[in-house]
Amino acid sequence: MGEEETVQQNIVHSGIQSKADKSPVTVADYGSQILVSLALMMEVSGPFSLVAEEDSEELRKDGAEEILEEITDLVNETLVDDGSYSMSFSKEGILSAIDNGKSEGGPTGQHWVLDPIDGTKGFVRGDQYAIALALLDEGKVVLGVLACPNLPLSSISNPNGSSSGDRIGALFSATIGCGAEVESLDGSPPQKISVCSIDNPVNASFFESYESAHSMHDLTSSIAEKLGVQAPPVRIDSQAKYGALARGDGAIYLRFPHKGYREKIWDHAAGSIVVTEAGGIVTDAAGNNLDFSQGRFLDLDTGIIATNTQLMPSLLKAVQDAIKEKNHAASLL
Ligand SMILES: Nc1ncnc2c1ncn2[C@@H]1O[C@H](COP(=O)(O)O)[C@@H](OP(=O)(O)O)[C@H]1O
Ligand SMILES: [Mg+2]
Ligand SMILES: [Mg+2]
Ligand SMILES: [Mg+2]
Repeated sequence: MGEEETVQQNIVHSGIQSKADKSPVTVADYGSQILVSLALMMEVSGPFSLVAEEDSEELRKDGAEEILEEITDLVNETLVDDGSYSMSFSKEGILSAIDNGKSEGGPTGQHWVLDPIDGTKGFVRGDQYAIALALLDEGKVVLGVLACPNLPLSSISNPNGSSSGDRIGALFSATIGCGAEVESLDGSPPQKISVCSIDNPVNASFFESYESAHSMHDLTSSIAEKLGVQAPPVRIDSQAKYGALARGDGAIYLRFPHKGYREKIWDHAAGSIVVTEAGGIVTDAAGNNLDFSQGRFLDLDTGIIATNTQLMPSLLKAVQDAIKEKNHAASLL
């Protein structure tokens, strides 16, 4: 069993903290960020720039000693088990390792983009989550890797469980201009993947967040109805949605955060290149490509949608009609 799965099963309340924006963060989020950035620093030559979700700020405050100790133990145990690095961290070393390479990204140069645990709420619930890593080069995503330890390797028939006999754990990867692939987490040969070729929305299904606080389920159901989608929504946490879409488990991805929320680049960089390299299209609600060159945030016309080339024109129209209708209804209140 992987270290992260062990942590997922053993996570206790003390290992889950609330961040300033009230979202949860766990020992696994911090631990994963340290381990992935450590591996990157060992491999990457030259300057190391990392735009990552977590930082050490909360852990430096009074009252965080216990969680800092848990993270230190977790990282050191993982390094011993793995055997690739002969090193161990002090608590101070852990704090500085979390901020390794800390950067704001931007339009020039190369920046790694990391979401060490994407879908923390899913992780804590025992459902889907992903470790998402991407590389920005001159403001464009050129590489993406998405590890989904709880996602069935071949396809999801039952989103939070497994179909009988299916292996669990999928690693998606994509390089600009070279397509997208999936392989098992224990190293089976990679298989090329592509988005589904459905062109009639009646046969399409759509992915959205499990958490209604992350995406407006009423708006997405109105979009689906306008399109003529018959199947109920497939609600799963994290960028596992992008991976599942990229290999054709479903046809459409919808994400409509509530007013005022600003999307972060690490929530979409890896997932979006996996989908586009699998032949799909990812845009905002106005049909614009996502712009990863503006720092930590994505500046966009609220909403992110993804599908294949055949369905995109009708999806975009349904999205715009549903938004217009919602705004009109709100103006009458
Ligand atoms: N109010 C909100 N609206 C939209 N997204 C939110 C949100 N609060 C948190 N998120 C983001 O939604 C991500 C999870 O998306 P999903 O619902 O698809 O699993 C979170 O990633 P983390 O779990 O990495 O913090 C977080 O960045
Ligand atoms: Mg988070
Ligand atoms: Mg995330
Ligand atoms: Mg995260």
